[in-house]
Amino acid sequence: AALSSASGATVRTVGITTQGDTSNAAIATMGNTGVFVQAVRAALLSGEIDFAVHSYKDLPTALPEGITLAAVPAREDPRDAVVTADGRTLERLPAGARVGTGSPRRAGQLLWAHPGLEVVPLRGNVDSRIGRVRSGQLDAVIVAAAGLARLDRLAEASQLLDPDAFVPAPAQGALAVECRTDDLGLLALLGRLDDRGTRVAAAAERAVLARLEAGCSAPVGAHARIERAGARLELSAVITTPDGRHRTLRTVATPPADATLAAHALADALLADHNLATGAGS
Ligand SMILES: NCc1[nH]cc(CCC(=O)O)c1CC(=O)O
Repeated sequence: AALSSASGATVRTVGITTQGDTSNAAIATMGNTGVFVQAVRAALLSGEIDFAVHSYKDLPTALPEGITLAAVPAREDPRDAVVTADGRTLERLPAGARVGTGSPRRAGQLLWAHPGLEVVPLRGNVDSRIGRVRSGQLDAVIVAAAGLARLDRLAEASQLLDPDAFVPAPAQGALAVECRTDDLGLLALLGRLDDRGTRVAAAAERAVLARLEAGCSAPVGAHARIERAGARLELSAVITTPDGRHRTLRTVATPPADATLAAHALADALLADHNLATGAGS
């Protein structure tokens, strides 16, 4: 819709089913290969589609050959959301309450803050995950607020978690619009959808992730915000153990032009702290 109104172009949507949609395996066991992304990129490279819209957080950090990130539109709410049956917050759930999430990042941060809760592995789309709460099988689920908002169901959130305390996935709530690198006309057109602040923030968050992927398989969160009319970027990142016994969190402020360097330095310091706290080798 944004492209049609910006350019007058006619846009036809082509739905593509990906491995992430059809597999029941836990995402965390499927590797960082882009299970929601690969089939869509294949359709882009084969010419079946001309551009692709992904959830940015689903993209692997490795760059694909022949495909360019054409736009990062203005971000939806980046926070994680809690859905409970009766609107209770996490703080009010009793010990032993069952909280559904398939994300090691969410599980680790949840158990760190609320060690008495029980994490129940969970997969599926937002509708089916919330359904497990409505049916009484689970006391709560944690999902991306953006997922709720895109279904017009943000009102069903019982709680939106403070991103400084419960750090979202890198680029959560942002979209990544990709097209073929040689499609210069379309690249220029899609560029009109780009939101500079979102692009810079999401890139900084993903720079933390890319840097840590080399030395660390632990769950990672990263969240950036642009302040002072674009003059300052504040970046937080977290590593936990999956059982939530350890959590390491660091924050840095930097001019946006130096965001990548600052993100890498933050990642290195975070990993050193985390290894010290857990007794892991470097
Ligand atoms: N894990 C899959 C996934 N990829 C993007 C979103 C939500 C939308 C977004 O973050 O942009 C979700 C669902 C979720 O995390 O609850």
